[in-house]
Amino acid sequence: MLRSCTAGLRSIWALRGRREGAPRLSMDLQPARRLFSTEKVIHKDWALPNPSWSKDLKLLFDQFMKKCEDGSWERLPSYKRRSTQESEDFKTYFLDPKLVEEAQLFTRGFEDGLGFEYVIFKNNDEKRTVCLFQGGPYLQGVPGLLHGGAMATMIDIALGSCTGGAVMTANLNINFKRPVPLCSVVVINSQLDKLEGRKLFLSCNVRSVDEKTLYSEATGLFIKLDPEKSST
Ligand SMILES: CCCCC/C=C\C/C=C\C/C=C\C/C=C\CCCC(=O)SCCNC(=O)CCNC(=O)[C@H](O)C(C)(C)COP(=O)(O)OP(=O)(O)OC[C@H]1O[C@@H](n2cnc3c(N)ncnc32)[C@H](O)[C@@H]1OP(=O)(O)O
Repeated sequence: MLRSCTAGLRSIWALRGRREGAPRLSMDLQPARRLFSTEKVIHKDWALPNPSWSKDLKLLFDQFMKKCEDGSWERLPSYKRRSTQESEDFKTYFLDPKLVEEAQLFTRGFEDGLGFEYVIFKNNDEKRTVCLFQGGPYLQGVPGLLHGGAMATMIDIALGSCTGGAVMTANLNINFKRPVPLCSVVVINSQLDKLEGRKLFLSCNVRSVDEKTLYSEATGLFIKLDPEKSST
């Protein structure tokens, strides 16, 4: 399975004009500083197909884009930094608004295909989201498998995408049922189960594309930030 991951990366590198017969993957990884994109790509929408996306991911993406045509679903754009209302909401809770302006989402800090490749679709009426996620070779834990912490990160983001506004994760409970092969595509189905004052209770499951494998189940508690309280 790691071989297919490596093959995928080779084709990305080939597209970028890297020479054939490049050193083996483990020897060819770029220094960490090279992984972080420069200022000029900060406003790029990262939730769109790129050459690292597998056939499965592209296929599912196309299916969900079709569902968006009647307005029942929407694709959530994804930026490293936000200049949207969400950022404005967060600024209220931080003593130093610069912290929010300069904040960069770490899941978007990798070059295409190496880290978190994902797109989230939201159904507002049904208060649920579907996150399509392909974890790249830099997210490896046990050899050949996705690190559980990377899965937890995506679960956190997927659950958070069901909330809206300025919230923080207060509790995340994950049952890892089956290991996720590195570079495979998983589907995270999340929903808002209950809203109680400032508390949002959410749950999700993580499945394979063919839905036969249940990789994880999780619940989360998110708290709407209180404008009277400051987080820093
Ligand atoms: C954080 C990002 C900032 C920068 C963002 C930049 C740009 C923004 C743009 C876009 C944002 C989009 C996406 C964001 C990206 C990724 C998501 C990352 C999510 C995270 O990675 S986030 C980090 C991990 N997260 C924390 O670092 C939280 C630490 N924590 C706290 O900051 C406080 O703890 C807080 C705020 C959660 C609550 O504090 P608080 O003072 O407002 O509220 P309070 O304590 O009064 O609780 C109110 C009611 O919730 C109940 N309650 C609270 N906690 C509970 C628990 N654990 N279990 C059961 N019940 C709980 C109480 O029992 C009470 O219940 P009741 O009302 O019934 O009495």
